[in-house]
Amino acid sequence: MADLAPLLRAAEERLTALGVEEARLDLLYLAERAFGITLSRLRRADGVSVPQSAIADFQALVDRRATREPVQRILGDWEFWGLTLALGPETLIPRADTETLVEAVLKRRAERHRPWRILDLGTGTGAIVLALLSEYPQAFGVGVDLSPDAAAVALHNARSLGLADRASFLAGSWADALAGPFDIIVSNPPYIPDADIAALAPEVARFEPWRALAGGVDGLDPYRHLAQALPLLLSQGGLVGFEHGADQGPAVATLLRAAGFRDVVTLCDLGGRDRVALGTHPG
Ligand SMILES: C[S@@+](CC[C@H](N)C(=O)[O-])C[C@H]1O[C@@H](n2cnc3c(N)ncnc32)[C@H](O)[C@@H]1O
Repeated sequence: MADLAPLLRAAEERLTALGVEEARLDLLYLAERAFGITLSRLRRADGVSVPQSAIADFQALVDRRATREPVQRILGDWEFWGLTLALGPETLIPRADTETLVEAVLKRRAERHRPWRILDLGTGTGAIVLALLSEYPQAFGVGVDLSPDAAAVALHNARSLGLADRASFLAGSWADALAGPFDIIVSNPPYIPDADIAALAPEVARFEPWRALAGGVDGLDPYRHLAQALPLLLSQGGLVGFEHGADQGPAVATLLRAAGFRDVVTLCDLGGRDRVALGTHPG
């Protein structure tokens, strides 16, 4: 057996020197995986001993983090809305900010037992639609992604969460293959201006799929397309909810209003930044 505290200290110094932010927390997640010790026990690392045989596994995970691979990708799964979601090379890591969109939809459509028909465009891991299905027990959800591999990961997640009998996932471009009507349409499309991607943190620029990030010259291409396409797919009074970048609130709201959406509002994430646009369509 070996003392964990000095191992963690050395790894933290190494990762911090390489520019990794919050290295300590990442290391606790990696240690939890390598040593099978709970996070709460690891937070008080003094006095924790670990088997010599697992130290090489831990160091291998730290080596991966040292290349700036995100801890979520190293672990292979991540939590969103209390649900554990598997990740794949083609899926974005689900972000806590995206829970703002889930929360906003739940507030606007508070009847939990209605058989809502939900569409999630650019579904990735299925995070948004699966979170909504977990809250609406009678709802049915469709998730679409341009990446067939992402759609397969989302289906896998639906199965492991016991939601697959109310969810369907397909590969395609936005809603081009769909007719509707849907009561709720959500999307967290790619919204980073193409030219800005290279300057993002290496965890994002090098390890997130390009097609999950790149939103065209100004980052707004997907909203332009979706604002035009979605009115035809929504039921009367149907709700649309978009996640967007912190500086895109006014532009996305303007696109929605121009496409005939009403009651358009912009909502902030937990950091107080514009993050979500909601609107309804008269049909
Ligand atoms: C920002 S990620 C969001 C993933 C997931 N919804 C989430 O919130 O974690 C955007 C997703 O849109 C998908 N995507 C990009 N272009 C698309 C298109 N034309 N049609 C459908 N999906 C697209 C990407 O593959 C990616 O999974």
